[in-house]
Amino acid sequence: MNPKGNTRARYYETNKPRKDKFKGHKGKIRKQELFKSRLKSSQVIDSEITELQLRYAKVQAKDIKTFSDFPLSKNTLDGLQKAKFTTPTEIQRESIGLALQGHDILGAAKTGSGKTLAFLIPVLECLYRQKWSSIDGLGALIISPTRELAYQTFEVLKKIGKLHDFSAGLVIGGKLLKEETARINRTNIIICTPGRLLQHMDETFNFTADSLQILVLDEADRILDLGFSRDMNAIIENLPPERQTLLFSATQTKSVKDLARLSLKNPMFVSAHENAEHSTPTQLEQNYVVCELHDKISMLWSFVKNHLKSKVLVFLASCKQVKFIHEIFRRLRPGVTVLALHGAMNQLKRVDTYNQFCRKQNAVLFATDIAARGLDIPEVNWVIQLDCPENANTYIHRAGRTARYQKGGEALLVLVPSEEKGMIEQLEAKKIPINKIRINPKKLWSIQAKLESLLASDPSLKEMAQRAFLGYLRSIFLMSNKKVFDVHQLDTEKFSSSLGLAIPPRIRFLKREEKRQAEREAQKKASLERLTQAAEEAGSSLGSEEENSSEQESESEAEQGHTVKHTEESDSSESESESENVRTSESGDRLDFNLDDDNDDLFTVKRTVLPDSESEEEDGDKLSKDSKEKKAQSKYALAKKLQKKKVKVNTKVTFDEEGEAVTDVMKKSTVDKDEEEEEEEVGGIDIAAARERMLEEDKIDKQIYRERVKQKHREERLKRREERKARSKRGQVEEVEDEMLVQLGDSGDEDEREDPLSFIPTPENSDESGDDSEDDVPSKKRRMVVNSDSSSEEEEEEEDEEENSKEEDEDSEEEDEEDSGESNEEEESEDDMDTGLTLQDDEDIALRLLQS
Ligand SMILES: Nc1ncnc2c1ncn2[C@@H]1O[C@H](COP(=O)(O)OP(=O)(O)OP(=O)(O)O)[C@@H](O)[C@H]1O
Repeated sequence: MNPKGNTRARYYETNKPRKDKFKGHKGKIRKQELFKSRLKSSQVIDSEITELQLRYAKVQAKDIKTFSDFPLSKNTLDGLQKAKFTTPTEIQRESIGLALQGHDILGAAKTGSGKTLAFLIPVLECLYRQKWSSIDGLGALIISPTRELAYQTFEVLKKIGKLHDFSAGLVIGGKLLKEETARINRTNIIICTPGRLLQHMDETFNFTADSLQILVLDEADRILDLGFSRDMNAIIENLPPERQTLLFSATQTKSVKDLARLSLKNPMFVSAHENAEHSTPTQLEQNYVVCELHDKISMLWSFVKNHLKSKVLVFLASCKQVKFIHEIFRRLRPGVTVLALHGAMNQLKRVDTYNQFCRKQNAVLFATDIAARGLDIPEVNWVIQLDCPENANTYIHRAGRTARYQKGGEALLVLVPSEEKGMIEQLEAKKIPINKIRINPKKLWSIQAKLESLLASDPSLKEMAQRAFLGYLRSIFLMSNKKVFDVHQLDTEKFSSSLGLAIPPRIRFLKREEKRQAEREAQKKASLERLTQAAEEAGSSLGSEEENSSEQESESEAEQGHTVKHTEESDSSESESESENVRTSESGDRLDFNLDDDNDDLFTVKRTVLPDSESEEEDGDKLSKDSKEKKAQSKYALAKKLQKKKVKVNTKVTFDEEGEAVTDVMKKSTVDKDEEEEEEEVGGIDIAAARERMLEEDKIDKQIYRERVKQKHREERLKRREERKARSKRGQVEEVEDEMLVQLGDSGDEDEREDPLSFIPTPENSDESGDDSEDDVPSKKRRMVVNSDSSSEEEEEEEDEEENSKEEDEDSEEEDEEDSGESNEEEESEDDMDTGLTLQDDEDIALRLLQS
């Protein structure tokens, strides 16, 4: 590893002018001086690191008043100071010391409380104390659930890390993989989204995370939830287990299963606001209104018209709604800028919208939940959740886009009548203080007539409205918590009219889904019946014993049924244990534009959720579900019994193409599963199950293949690294090349040099990333790796590699000549051959030699 720090930056600052001065005897002396000073600076850094490390053990959160009370490197402290961060927040005070000591951390603190610095500072320090350099590759990985959040974190890192010499990269998709590929394996800190990172792990030939020191999961509960689980499992497999792991979120996961996946080592749970009365920021004012679905759009319009001097963030359930509502608001011109942010937008537009909204003082941004977590948009006055959030956690994150870091803000939740009971219970259980307010209908400004005429004159708008209509219903249908989200409770005709549609679109997907569900049930039932039949045939000899056993089974079924129910309950009431000290909702009077306490009944609930009837319905559902489950359990248990009685139902032996029995360990689980499934198939061929099995097999085959390829790549990489290290020990040439990599962010220009982290393109400048005209060095370095992802075929890769290494050698020579005065000088002094002849004679001889 190379010595790091400012000294090197200073060296490069004056590197070019010195080039000419290294000639002759004086030049040699200068060069020696330079080496000495570098050696000295390396010693200074070493002693700084030793001194910092000695202080780690003594860090006490209660003693920390300012950032300089932490044992932090000068580079980090200066970076923080320049970014105007002087006093740490509570979560920073509590967690930074522990992270410096090397603990794995589960950090939880309210939204807007400064969790980003709580993990970025330890990341910088971790690499600094290890004197990390570009030759060491990837040292820190920060994973975010959305591109916007990754981008934002990257910006903060650039600010506070500008005095460090690490390279940092934003790997978030939305641009050509090749652009990133060329640089990724020289990046020390990667901030990424899971999908894109995995794509690099799979497809980028020379990308490795083998030497990773620290892993951060921002919004950890989201990253670890089902939506990302496949990607995350694959990513974690590629990370070395010996690393530090930091998990942060306002709604931290404590799921043992999640944490086990990350192989945390004695993690410290740091919860800055665990004993706080509320789980949302104290300066956040929270209200909710109950509003019919068909009144929502008019309500929103009225709200916006009444808040033209505010910055408002509106959350909607689907991309299609965001598109439609943004479009109609844009056309109707409420008198304030309206923007839209959703996942179906292209990356540049997404970043542009995000930046625009950040800059604006008054604007309305319609967004899906991609804007729900982590975004630190300055001065948002209102967060309107026009569509109900999936659960209380999503509510907390959405509402947390306002009232950040000591600032105030207001959040308004809009619920349709059928959502009120279930949602408010969840919020109360999560210690969220929310008041019910009522809307003054006199102040509601209906835009239905305008929408009708707009839609009539523009078929594309009509299409958008239809999509928005279906998008909303689909999102409700897909919600797992049916207590809150019941698509059948919605008046779809009125909803459709409220969007300006003359005829409600046909809701085919509902019927289709219901039909599919019924088919699945029927299939399940049929295969169970076959199983029973087979079991009965095979077990006829068991006689009366069976009766006894079935009695026992029904007991165990009852137990199992109980367990299932219990699990369901505990799932749905994840937060119920936290329900003490809940502030009950009271009717409030905050919403200044349209509140009217006297008119309580004007927005009456259309179909109040009647707890009795609801529970009856639910119980009914549950009963039929339970009975099905009982039946299933019973037959399964019966089959098990047969096994116990040593009635061998089926044995499957799988053979490979050479006729050998398959003993592959990785396949064992499927084979086992196959066996189980075979048992179920006794009565005939189950096509669906067979297809599933094939898919499963296919997946495993692919995985094995991927593993093999990866293993091969890993070995090759290791080999190359060893070679490189050996070479760098041997001579100065390689050392200069490595140092040049660090110089990538340092063009010699003072401003650019100040920001060595920014050499990886941000989405804004990604298009310019290929433009290296100002600096020859990066273009050469890029050329060295650019071929690495040009082919997926292994043979081609090997060829590429050979070419690369040749090119690399040539390039490094070129660079030595052009850009490194120091090594150039050295090369010259070592290789200059004094023939004792005049220059003219030397040239003649050379010419003759060439001609011969
Ligand atoms: N020590 C500090 N001093 C001053 N401002 C700070 C400090 N730490 C963080 N901030 C500011 O507080 C705001 C919120 O910080 P940050 O985005 O890290 O919050 P968070 O806890 O990650 O929020 P969320 O849970 O929503 O992701 C930012 O604008 C940040 O600049």
